[in-house]
Amino acid sequence: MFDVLSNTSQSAANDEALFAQIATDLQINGYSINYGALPNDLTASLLLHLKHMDSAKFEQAGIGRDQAFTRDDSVRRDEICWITGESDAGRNWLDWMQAMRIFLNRRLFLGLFSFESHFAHYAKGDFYKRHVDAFKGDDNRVLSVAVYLNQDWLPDAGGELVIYNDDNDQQGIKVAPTYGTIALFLSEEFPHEVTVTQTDRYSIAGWFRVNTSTAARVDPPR
Ligand SMILES: O=C(O)CCC(=O)C(=O)O
Ligand SMILES: [Fe+2]
Repeated sequence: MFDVLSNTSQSAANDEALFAQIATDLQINGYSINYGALPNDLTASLLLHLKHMDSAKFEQAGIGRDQAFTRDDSVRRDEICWITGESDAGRNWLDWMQAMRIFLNRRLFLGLFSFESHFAHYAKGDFYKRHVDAFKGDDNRVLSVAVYLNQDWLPDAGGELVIYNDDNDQQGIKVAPTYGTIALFLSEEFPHEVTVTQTDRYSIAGWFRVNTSTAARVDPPR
């Protein structure tokens, strides 16, 4: 006896399987790397949207938040555009990440409260030096996400995400930014970098956050 699953329930089942794999990886290792695992229709629509986006919407990326915000092209060279959900592709992405957020909260009790993300473009020669996305006790970014939109990525093109296990690790785990790949890691735990890319590199970087609002200060969206 075979169950005939409709397209939607099949893709919901695929999503659940991926989210479960991510939850298990995070629990065991604190990071999760999934080559080509993003749903095909989602990856395709994000790439199409990116290709048609006005390049003027991209701004040079900075480091730090609020008052500590600076731009320093010796540290990072990418251009970014925040995803607001105005486009269908952006909306579908945020909906999908919302489903992941709810799943991870149920499975791991992480208390993830919100999600923010931006497209990033690294042109030839661009990089992002080794850094952490959140400092212990200082920030409310809990889980970092990177998704890659590069078709036909060549092994010698550089532009790898390197995730280090701790401050002393010099070797790291290398992730090639290939089409549909999704990598996640705990924001406070893993220093990481993007090595110099030899060609245009397109990605989404995102962060799940916990809520740090108080009566005196409302948590800003980013
Ligand atoms: O694009 C990547 O692989 C990671 C980017 C990153 O580390 C960041 O934007 O904080
Ligand atoms: Fe980062």
